Amino acid sequence: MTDSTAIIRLRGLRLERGGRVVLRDLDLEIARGEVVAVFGPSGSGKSTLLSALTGELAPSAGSVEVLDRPVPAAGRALLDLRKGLGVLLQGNGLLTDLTAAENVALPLRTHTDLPAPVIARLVDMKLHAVGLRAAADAFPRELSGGMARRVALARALALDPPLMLYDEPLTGLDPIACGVVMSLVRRLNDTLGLTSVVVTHHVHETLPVADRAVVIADGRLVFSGTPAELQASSDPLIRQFLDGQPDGPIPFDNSTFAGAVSASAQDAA
Ligand SMILES: Nc1ncnc2c1ncn2[C@@H]1O[C@H](COP(=O)(O)OP(=O)(O)OP(=O)(O)O)[C@@H](O)[C@H]1O
Repeated sequence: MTDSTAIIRLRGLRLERGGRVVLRDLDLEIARGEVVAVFGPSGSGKSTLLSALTGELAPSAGSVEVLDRPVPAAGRALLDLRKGLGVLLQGNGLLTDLTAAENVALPLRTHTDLPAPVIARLVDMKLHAVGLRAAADAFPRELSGGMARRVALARALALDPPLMLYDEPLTGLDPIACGVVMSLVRRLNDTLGLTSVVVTHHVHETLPVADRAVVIADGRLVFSGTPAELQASSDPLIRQFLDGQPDGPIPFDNSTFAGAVSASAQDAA
């Protein structure tokens, strides 16, 4: 269920990487409770957008508010904000010499003073939430790709963050595991009262569980609407992306993206 108060507010956002403008003039609000899918061609700036939400990348113009406050540039305030963010990055980032349970316990051991039995109980609950209680003592190498991704998800949930950020959560998974992970994303969002932002190329696996889709291309936000509206769009840029056509408004070589012009060239324009 969504509530209309925004948990993420981006206004006039401009993000640069290596002196090039990746995204510009971006206005976007994400309401509490939403599952929002962020699509866009490779190199369009999806991960860069997530970096602005986590405070890894400061905007060169505009503002980023997350969890009711501007994202701090650094220091204690930024660390505090990050405790409210559950982040599942590309790949699992699981430590190979720790068991599934020890991986999930890691953020609790690092960021809380909770006694060991309480941590053990919380870890058990998080593994239960992703359907992997039985795998608590398994090492990452003993898990399938989908199971490892779910352990990483349990770890991202360890500190009960209200906002989950997923960067390509389905990379490398087979179609069945993709379905399992995406339905888990939706179920956890609803049962734990979260908000979820899912950056992905997997349009067809993600749309069924999303409340809203946004598309970035050409250095800007080109679409925001329901999955049904996205699929009904006749915008040539959206169609090219959805239908995977090699020819169209999105250049095959993304280094020629209008959004990736040099910052100084854009300022001069
Ligand atoms: N650390 C960096 N330094 C310089 N340029 C970067 C850096 N990270 C990303 N870029 C550039 O910024 C642009 C956006 O990259 P980003 O990774 O955000 O795109 P993406 O949409 O997430 O791509 P993909 O779908 O392939 O993961 C690309 O042109 C990329 O080459």
